[in-house]
Amino acid sequence: ALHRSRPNPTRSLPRGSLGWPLLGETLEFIAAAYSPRPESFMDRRRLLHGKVFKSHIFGSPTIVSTDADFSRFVLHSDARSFVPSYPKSLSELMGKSSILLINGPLQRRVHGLIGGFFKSSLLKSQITADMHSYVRRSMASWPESAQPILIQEQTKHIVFQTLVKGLIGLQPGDDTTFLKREFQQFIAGLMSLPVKLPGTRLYRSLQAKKRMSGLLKKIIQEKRNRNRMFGPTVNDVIDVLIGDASGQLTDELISDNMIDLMIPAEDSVPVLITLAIKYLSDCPLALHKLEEENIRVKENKSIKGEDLQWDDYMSLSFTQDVITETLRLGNIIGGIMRKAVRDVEVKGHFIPKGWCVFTYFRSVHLDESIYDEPLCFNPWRWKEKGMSTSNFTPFGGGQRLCPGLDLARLEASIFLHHFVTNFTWVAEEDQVVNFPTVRMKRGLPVRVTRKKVACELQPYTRADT
Ligand code: HEM
Repeated sequence: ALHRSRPNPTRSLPRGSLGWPLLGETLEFIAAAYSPRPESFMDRRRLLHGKVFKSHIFGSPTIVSTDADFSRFVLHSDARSFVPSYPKSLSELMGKSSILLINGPLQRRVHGLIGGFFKSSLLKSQITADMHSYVRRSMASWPESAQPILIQEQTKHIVFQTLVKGLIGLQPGDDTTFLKREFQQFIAGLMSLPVKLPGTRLYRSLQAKKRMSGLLKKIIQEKRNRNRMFGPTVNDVIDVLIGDASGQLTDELISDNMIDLMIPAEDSVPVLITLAIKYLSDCPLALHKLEEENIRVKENKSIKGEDLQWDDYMSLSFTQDVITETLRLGNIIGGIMRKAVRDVEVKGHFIPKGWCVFTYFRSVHLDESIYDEPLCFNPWRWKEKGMSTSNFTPFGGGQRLCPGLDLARLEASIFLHHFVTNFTWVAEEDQVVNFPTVRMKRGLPVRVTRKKVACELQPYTRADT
């Protein structure tokens, strides 16, 4: 009894300040988040209190982790200890059955089905071919020099088409255009005030989701009918989910999840590509090396009369290093929020039930004791460094590790390949904004010139022969 009544030295909260009543340290956090160095909020507290500290942000007492092992432990714990935590407006919009919110066996089932499909050879060859054609079509319409194109918009358009094809099976056309328009309405409310009355932002977003859901349910019904008549076929994620025999995946759950699945993908992949192009514009040496690698493989392939396949893209080692370095430096998802559903102890720190934990990857990715000159874009550093450590987690980790991570890499590689082999370009001045989401302030305007070598975008004309 004597032993139990003694305060347990390992059960102490991390050091830190909870700030003002109600507001906590939210204003300081947001001020830093809007600046070019969002991690300055963490840096200051890290110096004072250590890599794991307590704070109070967005209405909740929160333990902020800039410690890779601590974060790893949290992300690898299951729903008995931690569950995802999103701002209220976001959870309203996603609904109760969203993959981003559900826990336990159903989350593992949906995650497994989606992840499995994204790894299948069918998806790989199909999505590579689809993306090729969308990229070519878009690039063929680009104006030369006089008028800049906005990389962020162009990539958004292409990535959305690819996503809708992979998830739902729709070719570009009226339905895709409809979904894109409604999806824009939908995400506009993700960071809004949690008030659902008619006329509010959140209300309009929910209406847009309803309209998307209507179309998706119709598509699901058509697919179910097709399967009944001709037997099951699997071409997209909806096909995978309606093929699940458990009976748990209702039309409602599937259609909602198709929309929620677009949230982590729709914005982050275009931003990844746009940031890569920004960093390459500022680093001619890396651009040159990337061009060389891509021109070489393009020539090899065209001698054989073949297009590049998924595996060809993934084995372009310098291109992959450019993408890895962009993920490290860009921190498209800076961190992940979890909520403790019971008292938990991690690495000697006590986390009370109901508190949030913010695993902040950005501080790890920019830590100078882990990465030399961390603010410098240096794809070469990955030649020796392994990626599979808890010091590199752009796609999260554990149970909810992003199932789209290879797809994101593929899409970035395809765009970069076609971009650098077909064009020279000059990027206009622009800057990275980090809050509420990472993006380029002006959308990265770029003036392009078509290369004068033979390429698929510029077939030989009579004058050439
Ligand atoms: C550069 C691009 C991307 C980045 C940086 C990224 C990042 C992440 C991160 C950090 C998570 C973990 C969230 C958590 O633990 O709560 C996640 C989850 C997820 N991502 Fe991605 N993602 C990207 C692209 C994609 C793509 C292309 C897809 C495919 C459509 C996708 C689908 C998902 C899904 C479904 C989850 C939730 C998994 C679950 O909770 O079980 N992501 N992503």
